[in-house]
Order: sequence, then C-alpha cells, then structure tokens
Amino acid sequence: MAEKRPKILKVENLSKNFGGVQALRGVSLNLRAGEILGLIGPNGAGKTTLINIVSGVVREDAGTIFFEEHLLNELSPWQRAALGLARTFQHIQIFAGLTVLENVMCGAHRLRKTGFWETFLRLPRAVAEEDECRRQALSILSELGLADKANLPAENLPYGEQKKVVIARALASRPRAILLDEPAGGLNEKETEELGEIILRLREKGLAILLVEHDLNLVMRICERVVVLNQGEVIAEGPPCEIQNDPRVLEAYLGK
Ligand SMILES: Nc1ncnc2c1ncn2[C@@H]1O[C@H](COP(=O)(O)OP(=O)(O)OP(=O)(O)O)[C@@H](O)[C@H]1O
Repeated sequence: MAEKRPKILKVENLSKNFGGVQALRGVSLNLRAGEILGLIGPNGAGKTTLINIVSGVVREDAGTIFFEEHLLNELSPWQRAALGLARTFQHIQIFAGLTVLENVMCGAHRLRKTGFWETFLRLPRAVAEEDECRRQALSILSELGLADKANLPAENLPYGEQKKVVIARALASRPRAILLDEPAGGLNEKETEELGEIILRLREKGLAILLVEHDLNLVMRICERVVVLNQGEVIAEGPPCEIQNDPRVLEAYLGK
C-alpha cells in the first residue's frame, strides 16, 4: 500500500566530500507522501550531511534533489521551506527571550502575506492575519500537549518540552514533509515514547517524515521503511523487521 503513494522527496546519487572525508557516496532515497522513513547508521555515516544538503544548508558535490516536481539544487533553504519542506536541527534552536507561542508563530513567517508597514501600523488585514497565525500556533501546541505552556518563556521549559517547541515551530509553516534530525536525542524513555506518538499522529495527518535517529527502538517501532547508511553509502533498505536481521547492518553497528 505504501508503494502506491507518490514520491514526495527524491534524492538521487548524492555525493559530498569534506576536505578528503567522503561523507556521502552516491546516495539515493525516496520519501513517499504520508510515510515515516527512518534513516539510521553508525556515527559519521552521513545522516546529518544528507539532511543538511536536502534542506539547503550544505551544498552537494553531485546528485539531484526533487521535492514534488521541483528541483531543489539551486534553491535557498528558505525557498525550500516555502515549498513545504521543513526541518529540525539536532541541537535545539529555541529563540530565547520569546514565549513558547511566539517561538511557534515565528515558524509561520513564510505564510504571511502582509508587509512591514501593514503590520507596523496594525492595519486590519495584518491584525486578522496575526490572529489566525496565533490560533494555528495554539492549535499545534495543544496537539503537542504544550497549550498550557504557551505564554511561558521558551528557554524556561525542560529540555524535552523545548524539543517539542522546535517541532511545533517547524509545523507552523504547514509543511508537507519534515526532516527530523535526532528528535529523541537527550530524551528519557517516557518522553521518547510520547515523541513517537506525536510523530505517528503527524503521519496520520498526511505529513511525510524523514526520521534520522539513533534510538533504534523508536525507529523500529514507528517507521514503515528504514534506510541504513554506513560510511556515506546506503547498505540496506526495507521494512524494520528485515533491517534488524540484515547481516550488513549488524556488521556496520557491531563490527565483524
Ligand atoms: N562541515 C564538515 N566539515 C568536515 N567534515 C564534516 C563536516 N560535516 C560532516 N563531516 C564529516 O562527514 C562525515 C559524516 O558526518 P555526519 O555528521 O553527516 O554523520 P552522521 O551520520 O550524522 O553522524 P552522527 O550520527 O554522529 O551525527 C563524518 O566523518 C564527519 O566528520
């Protein structure tokens, strides 16, 4: 059934060299609409490099990236975001000094149609747009169980909740696909379980999710398909039950 869904993100033959370190060697993968695709691999396998290239933060040496019908290679990170491709970073990037709600509202920036003067002068269209943006942000926060924290300074929240704020901010741009870079890093077991439920709910709403994650239990539990990278190469791809028993994967993780 998953195979019938259209490919929303197509990465073909991606390569990247950092001063002699071959971080990616001809990597290809597809993310289908509404699926959770796990991207795993030992430290240094090239996972973050792939996310960085797809989101436009790092430039590839070779290869192509399509998001729906758009070739992304020449587009800036914000142009890619404007097409509906969101990401989160491995290390939390909370805007200190802003509330939780304001942090999330920042993510909706690309959707705003009113300009500086309309906003500055608080003209009716700008006020209506800001109200709508606040309503949407609150609705995302309540889905993530953070509605009661909306008006607190974001930097005062515990680490696990700050990670949710970062996801909420990415969702505020109303993406069709999201790249999550180690969302469970630093979370305890209960928080990780909750995160898994959140990701599953996002998938139910039709979002395509590329999940880069070291927590293999989480990956095996929620992903429909898993791609395994090792030393910049795809060494296995398939459903979690196959990946778990693949000798190349066991060797990459455990050594011979
Ligand atoms: N900006 C950079 N400059 C030089 N080398 C880099 C740079 N970014 C990544 N690398 C190297 O590229 C390789 C792949 O790194 P990358 O961070 O993509 O791996 P990863 O699979 O995300 O690892 P981890 O799971 O530890 O986060 C590593 O050898 C890393 O040291």
